Parts: sequence; structure tokens; C-alpha cells
Amino acid sequence: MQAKSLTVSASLKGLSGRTRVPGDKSISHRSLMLAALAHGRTHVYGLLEGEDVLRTADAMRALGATITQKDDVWVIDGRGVGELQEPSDVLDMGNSGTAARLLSGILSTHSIYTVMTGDASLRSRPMRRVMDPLSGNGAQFWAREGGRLPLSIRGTAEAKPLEYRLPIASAQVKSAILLAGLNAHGVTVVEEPIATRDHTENMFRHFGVSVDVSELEGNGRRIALKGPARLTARDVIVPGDPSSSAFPLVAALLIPGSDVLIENVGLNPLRTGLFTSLKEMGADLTIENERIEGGEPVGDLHVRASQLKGVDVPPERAPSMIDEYPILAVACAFAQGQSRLRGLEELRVKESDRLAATVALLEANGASTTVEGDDLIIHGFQTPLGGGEVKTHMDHRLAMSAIVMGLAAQKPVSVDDTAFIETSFPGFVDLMNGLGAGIQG
Ligand SMILES: O=C(O)C1=C[C@@H](OP(=O)(O)O)[C@@H](O)[C@H](O)C1
Ligand SMILES: C=C(OP(=O)(O)O)C(=O)O
Repeated sequence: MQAKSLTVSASLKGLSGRTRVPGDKSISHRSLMLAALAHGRTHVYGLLEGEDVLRTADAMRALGATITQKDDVWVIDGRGVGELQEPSDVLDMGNSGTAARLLSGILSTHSIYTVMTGDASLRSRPMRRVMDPLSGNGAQFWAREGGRLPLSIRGTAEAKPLEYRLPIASAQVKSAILLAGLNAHGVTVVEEPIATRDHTENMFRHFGVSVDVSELEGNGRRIALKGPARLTARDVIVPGDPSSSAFPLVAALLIPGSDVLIENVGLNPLRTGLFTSLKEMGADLTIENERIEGGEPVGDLHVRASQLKGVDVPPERAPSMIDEYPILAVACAFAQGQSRLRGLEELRVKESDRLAATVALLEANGASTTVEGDDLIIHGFQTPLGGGEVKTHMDHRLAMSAIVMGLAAQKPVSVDDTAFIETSFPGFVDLMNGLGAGIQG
């Protein structure tokens, strides 16, 4: 991707109007993968056409599914579980951890040989978290030192069902094992000590696969499914991505005079930790027009500029807002008093080391932070100076967080590379300018 730097100055007026963010990234990846594994034709409405999801679409095509696009409807003719074809070339998953990890699960129970790679960021991310458990079903994996891509997989059609307790809270690992279970012979069981986003489980049911979910002590879950399973094509409506809504939402909270409505945002309770945390900070945020669409709760977020106060976010909330910490940290920098964001160890293995990069973003702009173990402490400043140069390390969420910092800080913020915003939020700058942000360039 060609680097694209940007310097962002304070918005001269409050943000206002109505807007819609692009489709949910997690649901978009899964809709393409499940549709490719289903019998029949699936239409997907509202698919996120971001680079990460386009990589999944290319991979599913290379594996034999027919995928076409007509206006904003995606049409997928599936092949059935166990029927994916061996691709003739390497699969390039770009910047997407979700694509690489979920696909590893699917490929482990197909008797084909595949090689997966990605960009420099993805090639630095850990894959052992899926390779190790998936090897238990009889598949073979080869990766670089440290379990890094490129990764080769020799899958098996005689897969044993896995029983696995997640050592980390990760919806990607859970989903990889469940996807492998679709073509294993017997009952696959995953236990998670803390519930993570359940889009895979919900979408399995939508495609006609029965999934048994029971609550475990604390906030955990046990998920079981019997293979081999048959998926029947079903149309999918993708809601707006709550993780993308976070950026215009926090910008509107921080820019004085703002009043914005973000319509049609997914409100799955395992994704809404940011909204809870912002409300605890005193955000004027209300959810309107709540309804169920395509099997997921959705609603409109009405947000007005607010003076925020510091917050203490407990570690058990992390899975429900895991991608929102950089932008929450920006909000905390503008709050009155101290904030403590707890249990952030997983941030170190995202597109970048997001804990280190978030600290650098805040410090470069005059906010003061401390890291204690896996906790990030932010000493609120009301209106940080800005004026910093932010390095985004191929990480879309850092780029958008830095832009929001620039829109609300006293001095312009320069961002080394905003190109990776295309992975999850195409049209981000235009959308913000449509609300009056006045971002130049
Ligand atoms: O399952 C998913 O769609 C995702 C799970 C999360 O990753 P982890 O499972 O690594 O926490 C999240 O960070 C990612 O953006 C999307
Ligand atoms: C962590 C993220 O995505 P992925 O793991 O799919 O690269 C993200 O979108 O913030």
C-alpha cells in the first residue's frame, strides 16, 4: 500500500448531521467464509468493502467459490463443507488477522495443501495460537520461526473433533476451532473463560447448523457443535460496524458543539464495551431505534459533545471492546482526572503493538501516561496540546485515533500513514468531512 501522510487541524466547528459507517468487519469475513461452505446461493447486503474483507473474498474464490458483486449486493455460490479446492497459488491475507486465523481453521479440515502469507504487519503476528490447537485434529502446519506467516497447511478430511479451553480471550481462536469442527467427525467443544464476540456461533445457526452454548462460571461459555455439518445458503444483512462507529462517536464527544446521529450500528452485547465505558465517563450518548436486523441487534447512536471524566475499565470488559482501546485512550486524554484501562495484554499482538503505539500517540501530543504491567494509566488533560507526529505502524485504528486527536487538540497532529484505514473503514475521511470535520488532503 502506498503511504499517505496527513496533517489534521482542530475542527473549526462542531460535527453535525446523520451518517452510516461501513459494514461490520467480523460479520463480513464470516459471511463470505460460511457462504463459500454452504450449499446454494447467498446474497450479502452491506458487506464491508474494506481491504481485509476483500482479501477474504479473493481467498474464497481461489478455493473454488464463485463470488460476484452487483451494485452493493454480493452473491456467493458455495461449494459445501469439505469441498473447497486446492488453490494454485499462495493466499495473501493482506493485513487481516481475522482472515488468516479463521481460514486456518477451515483449511485444517479440508484435504488440500495451502500456503498463506500477508503484509509485514500480519507476518509479524502470532499464529501458534491457532496452529497448536488445530494440529490436534490431524492437520499439519509449517510456519516461520515464532509461528509467523507464511504458513503452510496440509489439511485432513479425517479430522478428529477438538476439545479446547482457550488460554486467551480470542474470538479468532474460538472461531478457527469451530470452523474446523464443521468438517470433523464428532463433537467439537470450545470453552472460553470470558465470552468473546459470538458472530460465528450466531451465523452457524443462521446457516442451519445447530450450536449448543452453555454458560460457565464467571462470564465464560462452552460451545459445542457436531460435525460433519451441512450449511444451507441464507442471505445475510450486515449491520454497521460498532468498532468503526467509535471514531466519529469519540470525535463528536470531543469537538465542542457537536451533535451527530450514527445510524444502523451493530449492538451485539459482546461488542459494546466502549459505549458502556464512555457512558461511565459522562458521555451524552443515547441509543435510539433499537431493533433486530439480520439476527443481530442494531440501533442509532445519538451523540453530543460532552465534558468527560476519567474511567476505570475492568479487564473482563476487554473482549467486548478490544479494538477500541486506542480511541478510548484518546478520549481519556481529554477527560478530567485519571483513567485506568486494565488487562490490555492482547493489544501487544494486533496490527502493531497497540499498547506501545497508543502511549506514543498520546505522549507525542502532550498527554501523560504510565504503563503498569498490562494496565494503561492516562492522566487526563482536558485539551491536549497536539502538535505531535504520530507513527501508525500499518495499523488502521491508530491512524483513525490520531486523526480524531488532531480534530480536537490545540495544535495540528501529523500522521505518517493513513493508507491502512482502507482495511476497515473505506471513505473515513470523506465521512468525517461530511459531518463538518474539515480534514484537508
Ligand atoms: O473474531 C473477530 O472477528 C475479531 C476478533 C478480535 O481479535 P482476537 O480474537 O485476536 O481478540 C478483534 O481484535 C478483531 O478485530 C476481529
Ligand atoms: C485487530 C484487528 O483486526 P485483525 O485481527 O483482523 O487484523 C482490528 O481490526 O482492529
